[in-house]
Amino acid sequence: MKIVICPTIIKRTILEDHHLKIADVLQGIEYLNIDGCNLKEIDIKGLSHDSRDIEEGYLFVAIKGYAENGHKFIDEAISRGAVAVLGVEELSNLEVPYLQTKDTKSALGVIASQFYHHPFKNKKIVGVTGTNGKTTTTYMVKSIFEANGYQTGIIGTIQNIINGKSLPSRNTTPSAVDLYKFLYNSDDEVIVLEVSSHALNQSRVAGIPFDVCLFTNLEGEHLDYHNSIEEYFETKYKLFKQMKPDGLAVVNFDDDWGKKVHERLLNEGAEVKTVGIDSFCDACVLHETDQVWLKEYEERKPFDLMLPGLHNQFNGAMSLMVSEGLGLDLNKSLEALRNFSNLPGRFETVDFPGNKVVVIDYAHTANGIYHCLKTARESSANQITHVFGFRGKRDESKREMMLENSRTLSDKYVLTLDDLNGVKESEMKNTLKKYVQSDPEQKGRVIIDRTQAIKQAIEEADDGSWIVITGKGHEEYQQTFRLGTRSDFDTVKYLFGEHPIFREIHLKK
Ligand SMILES: CC(=O)N[C@H]1[C@@H](OP(=O)(O)OP(=O)(O)OC[C@H]2O[C@@H](n3ccc(=O)[nH]c3=O)[C@H](O)[C@@H]2O)O[C@H](CO)[C@@H](O)[C@@H]1O[C@H](C)C(=O)N[C@@H](C)C(=O)N[C@H](CCC(=O)O)C(=O)O
Ligand SMILES: Nc1ncnc2c1ncn2[C@@H]1O[C@H](COP(=O)(O)OP(=O)(O)OP(=O)(O)O)[C@@H](O)[C@H]1O
Repeated sequence: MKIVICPTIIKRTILEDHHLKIADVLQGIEYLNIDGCNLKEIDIKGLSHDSRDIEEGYLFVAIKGYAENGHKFIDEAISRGAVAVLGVEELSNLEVPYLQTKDTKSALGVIASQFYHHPFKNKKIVGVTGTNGKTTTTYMVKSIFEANGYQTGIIGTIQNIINGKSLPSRNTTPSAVDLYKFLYNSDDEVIVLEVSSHALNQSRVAGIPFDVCLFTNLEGEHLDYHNSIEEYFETKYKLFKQMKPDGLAVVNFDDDWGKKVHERLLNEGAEVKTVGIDSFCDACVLHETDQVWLKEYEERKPFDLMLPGLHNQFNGAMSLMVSEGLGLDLNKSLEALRNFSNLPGRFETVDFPGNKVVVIDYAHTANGIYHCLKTARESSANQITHVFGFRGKRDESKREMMLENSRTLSDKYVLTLDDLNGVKESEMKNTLKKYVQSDPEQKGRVIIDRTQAIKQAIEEADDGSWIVITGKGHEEYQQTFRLGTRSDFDTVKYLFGEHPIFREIHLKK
């Protein structure tokens, strides 16, 4: 079933003195009114689950989180002006009315939706989930909608773009309150949203009815947070439970978990489009010839993506299936993909003297590293030095496979610091040394300072070699390193020296 997009932009006047009766905001939520207050008399001017964001007249929603118990901050919230508190614990005698419910995480979405007048109503909402490729795919989908004449916003890892304006991003998917606020302030006709598993687990997208849902792929990641890959998958699958009954799903059929999503959705009678390398998929990726075979047209179309690599062809084909499913103009959509230039920290290449090529890429999973290094090889790299590290206090189960892929696809590797997240530098150094020592091929070494590792890797590489730096991509460093630079891009620019000009940094096919 095709989804027709209504091209009318609904302009909303943002009400300066936006406020609602608390009883109206809490509609549909089961709660105990501990103090028996008349909730029809209490106005709320805003809401937050974070005491630090509470202002005069706000409702504070206390959440038991991953690291903290929000109920600890009730007094602070009241002192900042909260006029009521919603929580899960049994509490009494607060200075303001206290309402007790069973689950404040999912209640927050419902409340925010009501407070901001269900701001998704006049928009098409596209959600992208999966381990890798969410950011790239969301930007590709955005460019397709724009090429077809729709004002499109984006909410994701790098930034949020609302009404064409870039706003900083704290998380891949914002909290429910921030998300609804973004939607409320947005005049965009389409919003493309990156949906992380953390967000799905914490009900950050609760209450959003998705018109289109994409599943890019799944591999072992965030298993410090989810107990098993099965649990991680079930969390990701929650996105599809929020898809509208007449919604469209696009699934990577080359991925075993994608096949599972496909099977479940078919059983539920949903419309699903598949992407893969098999000819029976709706979009079949023909990597060798840089084409895509479209089942509906029984025709091969040239892809001509500026972004290199099989993984980006998959991201492109997934985005194209959104266009197909919604009945957008295929030629305009293909053109949008052809013109799509790279994103910060996604296979960004810099040409150095001596025909050396430096790549900065956000790959931080085994599969991401595989695709990144494979792409470098396919782009004529004869010798590859791979510089990377492991994040502290994050899923350790993926490290061995990340190393294995590096060993297989690079000629040598340098292990260095990634974010420590509170792990001692000396402890991480020992961990990295152990990995290097246990390498039977002895292809690796440790240079703990990231900027020094990049410097040495570039200086010591033979002419014509590639130096591939993965893990941090567009992100700023958490630690301070010897060169004093703030990101891999900064470091590479600094090392380039004489001409630290952006035009020296360009994409390679
Ligand atoms: C582990 C995790 O996902 N944490 C996220 C989660 O916080 P939480 O529920 O654990 O909050 P908490 O720190 O335990 O605090 C509990 C409650 O007390 C409140 N509080 C806390 C302190 C205070 O002074 N006052 C106060 O009111 C908090 O606002 C919260 O409501 O909910 C918050 C609001 O949505 C997020 O900002 C926060 O992201 C932290 C910063 C984080 O690092 N998250 C990462 C792991 C994350 O979520 N990443 C995914 C993407 C991963 C990927 O795709 O690679 C993401 O979607 O961003
Ligand atoms: N479809 C894909 N399959 C495998 N790896 C991919 C794919 N797309 C991108 N990658 C790799 O993953 C890295 C991150 O890509 P991207 O930012 O698009 O993914 P993401 O899912 O948004 O990541 P994150 O959730 O960590 O923000 C890229 O730099 C690339 O190395």
